[in-house]
Amino acid sequence: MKRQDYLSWDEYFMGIAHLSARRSKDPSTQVGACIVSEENKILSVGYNGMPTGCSDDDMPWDREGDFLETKYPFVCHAELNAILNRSTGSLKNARIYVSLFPCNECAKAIIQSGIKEVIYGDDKYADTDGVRASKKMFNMAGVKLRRYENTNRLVKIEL
Ligand SMILES: O=c1ccn([C@H]2C[C@H](O)[C@@H](COP(=O)(O)O)O2)c(=O)[nH]1
Ligand SMILES: [Zn+2]
Repeated sequence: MKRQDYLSWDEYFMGIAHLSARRSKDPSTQVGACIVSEENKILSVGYNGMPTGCSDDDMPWDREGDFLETKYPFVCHAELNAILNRSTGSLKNARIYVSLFPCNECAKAIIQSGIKEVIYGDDKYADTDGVRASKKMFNMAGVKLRRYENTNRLVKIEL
């Protein structure tokens, strides 16, 4: 008889999004994303980090202060990285698993790339205008939104 406790597709892909987030150097919010085809094939992954060539050690990670002394104008978001990391082909009708609900800039990139479903974890910025704008655009563009249902399964990997 086959194993019964194997990971569901949702657990597998959201797990990969969370694992990707562990690469982030952001001290406050680590975000990971995993883009998957209609055939459940992984097309790309990404996490929030500084652009290529911009040293993690030299760039700021602060949240507050002079705008140019914070991370905000510089950090490349997980979803955008995942979209840009796709080596070939289109993302049409793909879905994206992301550990944090996408901001409005990522929402635009997701819509324009052809992704048709967003499965998200945390929605801690739901009360911001940015996320309200994201939801408005997703709804207008017909992108399905689904909150990931936590199964409370603990996955331990010894590295
Ligand atoms: O759609 C999104 C929104 C945010 N991020 C990243 C950008 C930053 O590195 C953090 C947010 O930092 P806070 O300290 O919580 O403001 O998350 C992202 O990757 N995707
Ligand atoms: Zn974003």
